[in-house]
Amino acid sequence: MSQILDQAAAASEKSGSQGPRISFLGPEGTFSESVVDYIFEDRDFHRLPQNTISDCLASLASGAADHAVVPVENSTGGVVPDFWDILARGWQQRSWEITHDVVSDVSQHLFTLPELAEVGQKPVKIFSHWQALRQCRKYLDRVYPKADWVPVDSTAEAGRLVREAAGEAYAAIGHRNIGDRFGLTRLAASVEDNPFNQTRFMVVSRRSTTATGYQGAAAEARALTYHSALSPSLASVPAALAEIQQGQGWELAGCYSLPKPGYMGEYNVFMDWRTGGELPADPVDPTPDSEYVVLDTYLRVP
Ligand SMILES: O=C(O)C(=O)C[C@]1(C(=O)O)C=C[C@@H](O)C=C1
Repeated sequence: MSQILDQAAAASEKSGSQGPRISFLGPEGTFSESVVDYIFEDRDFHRLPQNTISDCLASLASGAADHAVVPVENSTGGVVPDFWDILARGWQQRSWEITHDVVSDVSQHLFTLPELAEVGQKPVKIFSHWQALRQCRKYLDRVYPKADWVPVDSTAEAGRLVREAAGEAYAAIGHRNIGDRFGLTRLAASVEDNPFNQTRFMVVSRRSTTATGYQGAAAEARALTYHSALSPSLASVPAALAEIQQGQGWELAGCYSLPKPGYMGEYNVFMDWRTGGELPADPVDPTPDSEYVVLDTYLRVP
């Protein structure tokens, strides 16, 4: 992964700052932040926690951040639509590109205030990111059927809210580190319904920061390369599939369709194509008549 860092460091040197500026869904203590720590290890970088995924991408467009790490799908809860929505709305004008993805194991934990845990008081409200609540539905139904499940901007925001509302019988679901961060006591560990719970994150970079060093990253993380393509309607999907499948060993790895705003029954279809080995110089080559456009080619962080 050091090549990714070298690439990021080169970019920040050019922009005159101390280290790459990485935005992610905050506040500190989210799963997104733990993935940033994993990717950028203990090298110097600036943390830029944001309130929403949309803010993460906006920080790239404004030049405030060099890279953003954003969740795009979970193996239990499904797609996180924010990223795909933004991509669908602005794929022609965007000033950033997907350079890597990474799949992270996700284990959810239930926390409350120590004084409530001590007297065994059951929470009446359980806060978390909607995606985390979705990953724990069966558990919550079984153990806390009477509690309100309240979606908030992130899992760490849930922890912060529980800490701030001292005196209320509240609980939060999130990363195991929110206990220490917000002074909360763990009521239950690994409350996700599926023990193989994983979330996929995209590393998204400002275009100007990725122009140099990209081949270096490619040489290191070459085991899997992905290619993102967009088909502008459902009707065009079969032709796009047939054409891309004729290429050099590309295999369909994921497909997400999003309604076009305002049109019932019309969709943008995003496809992720996977291949092993080196990054092909010209992976998929649409012609002017092709029923799809190629968005980005990116690498999986091991
Ligand atoms: O709230 C967080 O901790 C996040 O980083 C967001 C997020 C998501 O959007 O999927 C990330 C991983 C988990 O699946 C739950 C929540």
